[in-house]
Amino acid sequence: MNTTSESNAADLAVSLAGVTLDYGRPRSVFRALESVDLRISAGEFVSIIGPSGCGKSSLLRTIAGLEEPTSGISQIVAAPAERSFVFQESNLLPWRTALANARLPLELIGAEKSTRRKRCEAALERARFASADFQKRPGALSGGMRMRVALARAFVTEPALLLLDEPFAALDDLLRQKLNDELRRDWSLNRWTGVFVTHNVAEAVFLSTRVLVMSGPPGRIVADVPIDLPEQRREELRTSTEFTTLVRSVASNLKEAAT
Ligand SMILES: Nc1ncnc2c1ncn2[C@@H]1O[C@H](COP(=O)(O)OP(=O)(O)OP(=O)(O)O)[C@@H](O)[C@H]1O
Repeated sequence: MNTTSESNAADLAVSLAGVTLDYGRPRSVFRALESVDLRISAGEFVSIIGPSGCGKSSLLRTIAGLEEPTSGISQIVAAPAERSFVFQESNLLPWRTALANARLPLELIGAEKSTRRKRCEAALERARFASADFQKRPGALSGGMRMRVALARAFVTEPALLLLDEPFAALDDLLRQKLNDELRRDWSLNRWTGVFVTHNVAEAVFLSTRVLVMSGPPGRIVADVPIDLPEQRREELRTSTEFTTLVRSVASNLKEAAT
């Protein structure tokens, strides 16, 4: 047997082969994904970009195991407890403090009570949420702070697979870039496998090891662009020629996908 394919198989985080996804079965069928083949290795950071309604969230939900393909094969190596989801809305429980919101996944998986507080505090710190605000409820937090709590809630179980659906779309540009910097740094340190849906080309390029461009519906992957940029992505990278060249290349693929 070929050793390269053996090690590739061992490193695989997600594999979709010939995946089709239909909604509304069996009466009115709407095809959201068609013939999707995708392999993501453990520790990659993959962004998905494409025109509105092309099927990005449907693909992300399939990768998360939240949608069962109508046909084809999906294989997700991380067990359900090792997967975390972050959405555009922070979806925090308004009656719980930041700390208690971040704790929720630990309660659901029945983690030891004695370690819960320590783990929540560590996750909130990892998401750069100020400790002075741990006891505040979502109503007293800004949009950026609420998103930090949502990130902490995702980090608290130390997931192997982190799925993010336009998490920073509602934030202003400066804060979005700051959270991009922090998320990329966290990925660099902890090497979870990341799958990130966005409409923002610069965000996709800055964060990722690879950008998938989709067209649709039905959703198909039409380009797979490797992002060969330095491991350390500092703010000044955004103005470099190598970065802007990649942004232009992804943008041109996106334009083609939208026509
Ligand atoms: N549960 C569902 N039942 C029926 N149709 C659905 C369902 N979810 C999504 N769709 C349809 O599938 C298509 C793809 O939706 P999806 O949300 O995956 O696209 P998207 O690329 O993420 O969109 P956007 O960029 O606007 O968020 C859309 O036409 C949408 O209306």
